[in-house]
Parts: sequence; C-alpha cells; structure tokens
Amino acid sequence: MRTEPFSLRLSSPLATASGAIEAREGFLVRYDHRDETGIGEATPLPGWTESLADCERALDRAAEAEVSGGHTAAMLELAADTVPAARHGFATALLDADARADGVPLYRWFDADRRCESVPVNATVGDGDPTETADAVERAVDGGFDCCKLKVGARAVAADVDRVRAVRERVGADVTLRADANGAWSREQASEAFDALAEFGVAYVEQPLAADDLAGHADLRGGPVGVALDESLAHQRADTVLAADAADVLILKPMALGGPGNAHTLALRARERGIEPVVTTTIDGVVARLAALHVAAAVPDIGACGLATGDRLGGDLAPDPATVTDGEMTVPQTDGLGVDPAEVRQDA
Ligand SMILES: O=C(O)CCC(=O)c1ccccc1C(=O)O
Ligand SMILES: [Mg+2]
Repeated sequence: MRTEPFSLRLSSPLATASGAIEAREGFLVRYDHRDETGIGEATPLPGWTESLADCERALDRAAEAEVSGGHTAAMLELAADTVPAARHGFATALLDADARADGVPLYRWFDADRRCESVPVNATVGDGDPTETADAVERAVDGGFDCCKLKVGARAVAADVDRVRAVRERVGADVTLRADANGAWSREQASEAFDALAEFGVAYVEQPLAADDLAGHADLRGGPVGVALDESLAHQRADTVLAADAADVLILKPMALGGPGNAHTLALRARERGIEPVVTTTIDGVVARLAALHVAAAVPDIGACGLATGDRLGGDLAPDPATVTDGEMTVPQTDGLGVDPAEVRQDA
C-alpha cells in the first residue's frame, strides 16, 4: 500500500449552515492486488469523518499490517465508525483493483447484470442572498440541470424562505428543488420552515434537525416536504437510523460511511424499507467522486444524486472522465473506476 498526500483548493467555496468548505486535503492510496494497481482516495472532512491526522495514522497502521497480513489485516485496522475516510481510501483501491482484474467497470462489479450509461445529478447551490441564489440556480438550469439543492439554515428561516421564493419565481415550476439545512434548525424552526417551503414545492429537506434527533425528524414526516437524513448516518449506527422511521430519503456519502461497498449495501437496505437512497460526495477529488458515481450507477432507478461537485475545485487529481450533460453524469464503462492510476496525482 502506498499513500501520498494532496491538497485541493476550492475555486468556488461552498457556504453552508455549518461553515464554508474552502479546501480539501487527503491521501491518495495505491494498492497492488491480483496483478492490478488500484487507486483510492481518503479525504476526511471533520464533522463527518476523522481528522486529517487520524486518517493519516490509520492509513499508516493499515500499511504496516498489510505487510505481514495482506489486505484482510489492513482492513481490520480501518473501522468504518472511527476512521471512515481512511477506510474509504483503502477499500476503494482494493475495489478498483478487483474490478480491473475482473474486467468490469466498478458499478458492474457490484451488479454484473446492470448497464448504466449515466446517473441524474443535482446542482449544489450554497448560501447567498436571494438574488445570488436565484442567479446560481438559473445558471445551473441554463447548464442543463433540472434538480437543484440549496443550502439553507445559515440565516433566519424567513430569509431562507425568501431565497426559495426568489428561486421558484426565477426558474418556474419544472425545476425540482431540494434544501439542505445541515442540522441547523430547532424543532420549532423546522416546522415553520416545512410549512412555508411546501408552498414552493420543495421536494425534501436534508437534515433539518440535529443528527441525534431521530424522533424530531420522524415527527416532521408525512407532509408534502420530505425528510432526508445525512449527518444522522455519520453520527449513528445505520441500523438505528433505518429503524427509526425518521426519513423518506437517505443521503449516502461513501467517504463518511467507510467506502463504496458500505454505501452500496446501505442504498439497497434503504430501498428494501421504502427509503430512497441518494449518493453524494463530500466535495472530493476525482477518484472519490468516481467511486461515489459507481455506487449510484449500481442502484437501479436512482434519483438525482449530489455528485456534480467537481467544478468547485481549483485543481484536481486527474482529468475527469465523467461529464455532466442535461443533468446527467456519464458513467465510465472502462475497467474499475475509470481513471488510470498512473495518471493520478495532484493538479494532473
Ligand atoms: O449533495 C450535494 O449536492 C453535494 C454534497 C454536499 O452538499 C455536501 C458536501 C460536503 C459536505 C456536506 C454536504 C452535505 O450534503 O451536507
Ligand atoms: Mg447534506
């Protein structure tokens, strides 16, 4: 196992209720397995995953364990609940090598019977005043998106409602709107927001309440605006979240869940319970974005996913083979993730 640090600046920082994301630092992971080299990416995001320092220590421990015990021993050092980003990095490299060895794109390693050319994606629009927000959504719609997610919760509920009204007036009824409060609201604020946002046809709100308030989320369900859980999954066991009947939609971030395999398993388990899975990045480099794209591609009839985040980066780890046209992201059909590990490095 070989690891290499990288640091990517966002040319377009994402303003959220829990602060702005301005840069992403992490590690590329390379692993030789079954005569192939696989590549993975560990890009921790504090609040969602372990710290950068804990990620590095976990990868070092895993590399040491691998020398004598192979990939099984390495994986035992990488617990999904404590070091999910480190686990994601190694697990992705292993999966990439396995899919290459089997001669299939990663999504077909998850489900050999599937063929998936593209995955629908939403545009992600950060906090801003009503005009800035409507401008950003209009640009996205002009660029072919028909589903936009707005960050809310960074200002008063009434001010967010003004933003959503401005967006709806600007782009009309045909665009699907979602909101993401990143856990900012009290129960009272959330119920006020849900009542007001219903008028503008908001499909769902991601994490309206704190991550541990599953009962509060369960109470918000049943109206025209759906409830999606995101942070709750990063902070609690998936079994607890699934059993709480607290969500219409589950947001699955492979980086926060310990890897593409864990995210894929959870997507199918959510479906079994009538909960819609949505796969998103944590604003990552191209390796992790492709891993998330393949997870989404492996799930039949998945709705719009939060994968169109590459254009926020000022530089990347390799050219991106997945382009977005008419709100659909193309899925690479070459073996593995769809990037050549030899061409992956910072600012490639
Ligand atoms: O879902 C999207 O549209 C993009 C991803 C996104 O919003 C996000 C990115 C980094 C950290 C947290 C989040 C989030 O969904 O809350
Ligand atoms: Mg979210």
